[in-house]
Amino acid sequence: MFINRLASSTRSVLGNRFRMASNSSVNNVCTGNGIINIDFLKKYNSSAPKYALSEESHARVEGIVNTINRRDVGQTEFLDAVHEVLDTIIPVFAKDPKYIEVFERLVEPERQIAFRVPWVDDQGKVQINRGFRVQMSSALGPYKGGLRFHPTVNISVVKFLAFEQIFKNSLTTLMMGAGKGGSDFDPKGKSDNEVMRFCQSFMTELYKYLGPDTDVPAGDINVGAREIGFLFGQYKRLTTCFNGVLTGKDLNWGGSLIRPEATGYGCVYFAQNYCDYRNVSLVGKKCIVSGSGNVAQYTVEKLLDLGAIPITLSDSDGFILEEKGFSREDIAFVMDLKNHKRGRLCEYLEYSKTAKFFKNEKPWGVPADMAFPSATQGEIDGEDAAKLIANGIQGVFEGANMPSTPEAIHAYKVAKLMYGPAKAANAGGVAVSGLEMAQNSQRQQWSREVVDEKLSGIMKEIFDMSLSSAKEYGLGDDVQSGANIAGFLKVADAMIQQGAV
Ligand SMILES: NC(=O)C1=CN([C@@H]2O[C@H](COP(=O)(O)OP(=O)(O)OC[C@H]3O[C@@H](n4cnc5c(N)ncnc54)[C@H](OP(=O)(O)O)[C@@H]3O)[C@@H](O)[C@H]2O)C=CC1
Ligand SMILES: O=C(O)CCC(=O)C(=O)O
Repeated sequence: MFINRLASSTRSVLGNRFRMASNSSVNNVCTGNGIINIDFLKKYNSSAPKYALSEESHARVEGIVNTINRRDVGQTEFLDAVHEVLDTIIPVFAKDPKYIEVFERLVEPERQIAFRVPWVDDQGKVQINRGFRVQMSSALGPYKGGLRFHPTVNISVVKFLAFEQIFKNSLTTLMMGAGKGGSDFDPKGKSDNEVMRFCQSFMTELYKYLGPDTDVPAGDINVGAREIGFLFGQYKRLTTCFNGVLTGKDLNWGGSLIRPEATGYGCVYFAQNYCDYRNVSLVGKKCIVSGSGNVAQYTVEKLLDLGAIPITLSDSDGFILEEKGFSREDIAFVMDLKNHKRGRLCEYLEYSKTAKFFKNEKPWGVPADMAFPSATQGEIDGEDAAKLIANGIQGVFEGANMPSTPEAIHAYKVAKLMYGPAKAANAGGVAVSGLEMAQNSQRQQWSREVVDEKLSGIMKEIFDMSLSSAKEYGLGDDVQSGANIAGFLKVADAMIQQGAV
């Protein structure tokens, strides 16, 4: 297989880059000194000569890589995300070198905003956080992508997420550009009033850059219905405009049915399409799900609808194993615990007599048929992937953004697993955000059935497009490469048509 993710010479570099944070095996933000190693190009010369670059193209790609490594030094997550895409779209450059220049533009955000977020805590003390919005690409429409509030948020994390959004939003078939934002604010342990004051301060700076035809944020980690409400209230107060400037709104004031469910449902729809293609049934399949937030909850719900058996959930303290499989009542308990009581997952043990909790552990060693990583980036490394494969896993479908390290992806490919990469498999969330924007423009609200049918149609289209692009480039059923190629070509052609902007 010519898409051999990592030339051996790069493996040692990457191995160092994915050390886990100490103490908690679940608190797995990538660390290290990221660098894109140009050696990955060599594999094309040896195993796929038809995609070997000409000397001139090779020099240009090397030049781009050197510039990114120099300009974005230390931005590990961003460099990883660029590397992952670059590694899979070389065949496009080999076929038509005009796309190399477009890629060079695409890795430089159109605009990056960083700002101070002062807010007053319940003790009357002023707290300072840092806010970000990276407006990555407007080639296909207004900037679109979520906001993340988490202590690990920095420019590298926001840029990697904004970069992923380019390809993902392109795949949805809707007219959306790409952006992402957030703050290192940690809502854990904060009162509702503190969260409100933080959101108001955050929006007081950010609103200048937003608009329903300019930039439309939504939720991501730790930004859900509560935060979107506070952010929208402040936007309205500052602008006197009631419009679709945010998605993920409450149903009573412009939200879309199925938006909360969309990422999890969409990921399972994607898995179902892949299973159909491989003639595999999801019925009775044991599924490991990580995370216990928005994406994880609705992944479990849809797995139950389709007759699968979800057996794990996790948070940053560890994972729960419910050997018999979660029932609908069990998941209703988890939703109430996480979304309303804002509790910790280990409290599930007070409810279930059968569950076990594994403190500071990840669920990837549990024997199962399918895995749905739905917590955060870098949560499955090479060792985790080896455990999954040794236990006979058949498919990995990414609800989270970039949850698998390059070593893990390489292992999936060698084992010929069904691999649903994040940009394709979790695109259902932003797709229904796009549908929310359409409903807002029409001043209408569509029924649950209409939105769900559109979501499932979009997920099928994403799978079909990814597969057909892979086949067109002679990559078999390498859906990861196919998704990157299809997502890239649509944006790249738009950029060429719109001139050097
Ligand atoms: N919401 C959406 O529509 C979309 C989300 N995604 C991606 O899905 C993933 C989950 O997002 P979402 O469900 O919305 O977020 P939530 O905040 O609702 O839930 C996040 C879950 O992941 C866990 N988690 C977060 N950070 C870490 C960490 N460093 N280590 C271990 N566990 C962690 C949280 O545990 P704890 O409570 O302990 O922090 C929590 O269980 C993210 O990668 C996000 O970018 C992708 C597409 C759309
Ligand atoms: O719904 C949106 O606009 C963004 C969702 C998101 O942040 C993501 O796809 O990662």
